[in-house]
Amino acid sequence: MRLPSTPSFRLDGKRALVAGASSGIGLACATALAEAGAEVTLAARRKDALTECARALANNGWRANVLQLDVADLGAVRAEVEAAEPFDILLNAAGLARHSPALETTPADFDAAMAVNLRGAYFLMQAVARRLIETGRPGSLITISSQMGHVGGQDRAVYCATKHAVEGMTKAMAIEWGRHRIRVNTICPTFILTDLTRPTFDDPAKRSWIEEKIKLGRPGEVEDIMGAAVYLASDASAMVTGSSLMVDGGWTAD
Ligand SMILES: NC(=O)C1=CN([C@@H]2O[C@H](COP(=O)(O)OP(=O)(O)OC[C@H]3O[C@@H](n4cnc5c(N)ncnc54)[C@H](OP(=O)(O)O)[C@@H]3O)[C@@H](O)[C@H]2O)C=CC1
Ligand SMILES: O=C(CO)[C@@H](O)[C@H](O)[C@@H](O)C(=O)O
Repeated sequence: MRLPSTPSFRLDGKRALVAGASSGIGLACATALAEAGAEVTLAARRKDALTECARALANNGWRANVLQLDVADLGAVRAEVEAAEPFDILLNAAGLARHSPALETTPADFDAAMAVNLRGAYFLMQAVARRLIETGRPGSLITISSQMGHVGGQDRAVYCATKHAVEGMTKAMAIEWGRHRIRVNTICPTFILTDLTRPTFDDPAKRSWIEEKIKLGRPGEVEDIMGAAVYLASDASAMVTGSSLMVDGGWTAD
């Protein structure tokens, strides 16, 4: 009897662009993709931080390059992606969060969140997908969205708007690019301990709220996202597109 063979989680020979790789979830995902065999290009604005991250990956024998890039700068996004060899994998973790009650949101804060979380995510995917389609290669595009792309959050109307929009565009792009063998998915984390969430976790009331809402009873850590990144990047998820992979400890289960 011939048993089915488990599809590979390995990424040998693949090139991955990881945006927002200078810290937090992006760095964790870049590490996971590199450990799985991909050559990773670490992109973000802070070049020194990226260089340090790339050195740490190289010290483990993994392949990493650095690309200083502001994802809100569409000209730069297009130029850099067009100039590079096509990326088989895009993992976009570039993001920001400036929270305020909806009655107090300023246009500047609204525009800043849209420029990075939404517009940046959109045009990065467009640029990477164009190169893949030009060269006839399959690909996997992954955005770090959020559980807040599926539910609301107190004082987080703008952030929720960007993440709900990311969920919508992911589905639409999956429909358009499936015939080119390009898969488009999101990972939707719960609250993960990073620089972004430090102010939230430093507030005891908010920390209690988080621990109560997460059914598994603990905040997330960046390591919790790494398996999801490798799964969605690899052939293990070959039939998965237009999906949101909830890594939320059960936050959205009720
Ligand atoms: N932490 C959490 O609880 C959760 C986070 N998320 C999402 O995960 C993503 C990563 O967040 P997290 O790791 O927590 O936060 P961090 O602040 O640690 O990481 C944010 C990353 O985005 C990069 N970045 C920000 N602005 C830009 C820009 N204009 N161009 C390029 N890179 C940029 C930063 O690098 P640099 O400053 O060098 O440019 C950094 O690498 C975000 O999209 C966030 O919304 C989702 C759910 C939960
Ligand atoms: O998406 C998130 C949690 O699901 C986080 O990024 C938070 O919203 C974060 O921005 C915070 O509130 O501290």
